[in-house]
Amino acid sequence: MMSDLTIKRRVMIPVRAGDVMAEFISFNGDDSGKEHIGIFFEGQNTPAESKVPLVRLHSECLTGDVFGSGRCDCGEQLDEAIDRINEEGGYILYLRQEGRGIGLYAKLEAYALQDRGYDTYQANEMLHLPDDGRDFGVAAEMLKALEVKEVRLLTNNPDKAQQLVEHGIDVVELVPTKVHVNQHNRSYLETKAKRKQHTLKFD
Ligand SMILES: Nc1nc2c(ncn2[C@@H]2O[C@H](COP(=O)(O)OP(=O)(O)OP(=O)(O)O)[C@@H](O)[C@H]2O)c(=O)[nH]1
Ligand SMILES: [Zn+2]
Repeated sequence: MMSDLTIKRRVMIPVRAGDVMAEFISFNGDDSGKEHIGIFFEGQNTPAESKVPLVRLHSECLTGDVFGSGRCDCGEQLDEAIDRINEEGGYILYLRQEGRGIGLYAKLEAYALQDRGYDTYQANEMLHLPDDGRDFGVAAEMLKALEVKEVRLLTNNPDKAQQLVEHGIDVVELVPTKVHVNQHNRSYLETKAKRKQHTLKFD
């Protein structure tokens, strides 16, 4: 069980080779030891305090976020989120939930099964793991620690909004991300739309 989170430390880091100023925020009180991180972008035009922040809950994806894997859309979504949130002001909550919560090694096992024809959710189930093991309650607790009660949520995943609302955060607008489709990730994205009602519009 998680106690209330409080802010531990806020540190400025110039990211994108110094083009973007981002404030990285650590927290006290999450006894999972996951080290989820908040990242605040002030916004280029209107002062961030004067409007509802644009927020992205981004689940860790080492292969996509760091190496630009074409098997998913995570790296491109993270880039898009940095662009848009740096422009408009808000937060990325970078959640250490690799592989929708199953971890990196298990995700590689799931990829090996997908290479044999199973879809992204079936592969998790074949490993006796939840098809989506993520709990976004911790993101709601992070927002409360940041004194953010209302958000505009950058996502195509309705479950993220629903879980935030259940944990007392007011999602005033759902802002869809672009659909970053390529020859490798098309069926992965189509499966998310079909099985989990992600709002993805394909060409
Ligand atoms: N188990 C598993 N996880 C995957 C696979 N492909 C990507 N992932 C993970 O899925 C997660 C995607 O996270 P997000 O982009 O934050 O979330 P989302 O549910 O796609 O929703 P959006 O907000 O619309 O992007 C990351 O943790 C990835 O590591 C896969 O084939 N199997
Ligand atoms: Zn990914």
